[in-house]
Parts: sequence; structure tokens; C-alpha cells
Amino acid sequence: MNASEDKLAPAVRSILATARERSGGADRLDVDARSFPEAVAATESAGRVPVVAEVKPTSPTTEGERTDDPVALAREMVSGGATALSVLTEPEHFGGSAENLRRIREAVDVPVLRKDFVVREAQLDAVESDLILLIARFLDEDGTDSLAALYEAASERGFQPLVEVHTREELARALDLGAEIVGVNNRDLGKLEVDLDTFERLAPHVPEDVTLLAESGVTSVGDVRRMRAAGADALLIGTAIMDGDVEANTERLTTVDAERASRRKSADAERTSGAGGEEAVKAERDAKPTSAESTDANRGLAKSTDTTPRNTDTNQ
Ligand SMILES: O=C(O)c1ccccc1NCC(=O)[C@H](O)[C@H](O)COP(=O)(O)O
Repeated sequence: MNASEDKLAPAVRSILATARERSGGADRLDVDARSFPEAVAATESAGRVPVVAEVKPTSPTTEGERTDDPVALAREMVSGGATALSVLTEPEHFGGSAENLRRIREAVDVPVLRKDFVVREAQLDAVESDLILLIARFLDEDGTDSLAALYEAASERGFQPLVEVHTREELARALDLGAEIVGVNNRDLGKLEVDLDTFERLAPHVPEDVTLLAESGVTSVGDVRRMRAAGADALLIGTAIMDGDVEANTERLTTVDAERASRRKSADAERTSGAGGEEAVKAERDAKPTSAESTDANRGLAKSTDTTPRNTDTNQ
């Protein structure tokens, strides 16, 4: 254990210790991945919020364990409008498995993220997935198992790497290696505390052409609006979806402002088709955010004015 690991919460130290012990796959994988950026764009065009719903049977910060069939849960998430799924494959602390992921990916047609604590190249070969998580905090700057080395090894196999960051320094490392999909984890893996300000602080420093996820701690419709106003292309949501009726929870969080988005689309369509008059004016007026919604948007904009390469007002 090095000095920085000493600062990690005991549960995370234990997760890392078991991750280092875990074996990899027997053969090198060659994945034909379903495109995540395309899935996000399709969800946007349909006027819904892109959500990566997480099959997370348990975790160090959750009470109890959900023992339903993970494939049934995954299907409910897709029925509820999930753009992609995240499947925990970590067995000891999250109740996941590579077999769960394999079965789920076979049963659905959306992109599937392998959520695990991969620390060695051979572990990439444990099971096929469309996206694979690489956590900057747990990967070295140099060497055979560095973030850059695993990023390259994952890309060569056909995975779309999702590089997870929590600080400006980690974000710089992700952008330096050309990461196209970046997740800002609102959960500090040192203390296991969640703070949505983390995403709001980092998002303005992420270029527009990067697909940006807000991860962890999104529990309500208000949180969805807040992360979207701060510039999230997609949200990774576990606990709030797993707790109760999975399909209804997914639907509630993917349809935030859907009605307004569809009104805005009809206003745009009428404007471009040349139809004007009272109907277009009414459609446009109806599509405007309420004052509460504007407040959310303005907060995102206000925080991003210094550097903003990213439009922080995505769904308004
Ligand atoms: O979720 C935990 O308790 C946890 C503990 C230690 C390390 C990682 C942990 N979570 C990993 C995740 O990234 C989340 O599962 C994911 O972002 C979803 O978060 P949430 O919506 O808050 O369940």
C-alpha cells in the first residue's frame, strides 16, 4: 500500500486488494462494440435524457442485496428507457459477476459497460462488453499497467474505454491520452462521500467533443436537471434505479422535461418548415423553462463562464 492508498476508505482499500488478486481471461478478446456516443445521440433526438442504468446488486454504501435475476432487471431498465447499462462484475463487494454481464449483453441491444476495478491488462479479457471502466485514481502514470497502457490495450481490443475522474489532475490525465468518453464521479473514493458540486466544477473543463457522464449520487429529478444544466451528456445512475420498481425509476429519470423537449422540437420544426404565426409562437413559449428550471440552468452557466469549452445548457 502506498501513501495515497492509505487515505482511502477501508472498503475501497479492500476492493483494490481483491482486484489485484483477480485473474484475467484465458484468451485475448476482440470486441465488436455497440457505439455509446451514437446511443446517446439517438436518445437526445428522441427528447429523453441519456441514462446509463446500473445493475448494482449491492455496494459498500448500500444496505442489503438485491437478489432478483440481473437479466430481468436489465430488461426492465431498457423498457424504462435506459440508453445503456452498467453491470457490476466485481463479486466480493458489489455482488456482481462476469457471467451476469455476459447474460445481460446477450439479452439486450443497448451498449453495456463493464463496471469493475481493472488494474491489469489481462483482466480486460475476463468478459466482452461495449464500454469498459478505467478509474484514473487507481492506475499509475507510467508502466505496463498505467492508465495510458490500459487505455491503449482496451481500445486495441475494440472496447470503448470510459475514463473515470474525480479531480482536475485526473481529468488532465484523461484528456492528455485522448479519452473520448469521460465520467466525473461525484463519489470521492477516498471518503465515500458524494457531492454533486464535483461534476459542476470539472465539466466546464471538458471539451464539447468528449462524451461526458455524471456518475454517482443522482437520486432525483432535480439532480438530473442539475447535472444536465452543468453539461452532462449522460448520467450513470445505480442506487436510485435499483431501489424499488426498476422500470418506473428508470422511466422517471429518463423522461425529465421530455414533454418540454418535444414541444421545443415541434416549435423548431414549424420554424424551419416556414410555418409561422400563432402556433409556432405558442409552441416556442410552451417550450420555455419554468423559473425553477431556469435557476438550475443558470447555476450551470454561472459556474462555467471562466473557461467553458462545453455548452452547459444542453437540455434547456
Ligand atoms: O457505490 C458504492 O458504494 C461504491 C463504493 C466504493 C467504490 C465505488 C462505489 N461505487 C461505484 C460507482 O461508481 C457507482 O456504483 C455508480 O457511479 C452509481 O452510483 P449511485 O448512483 O450513487 O449508486
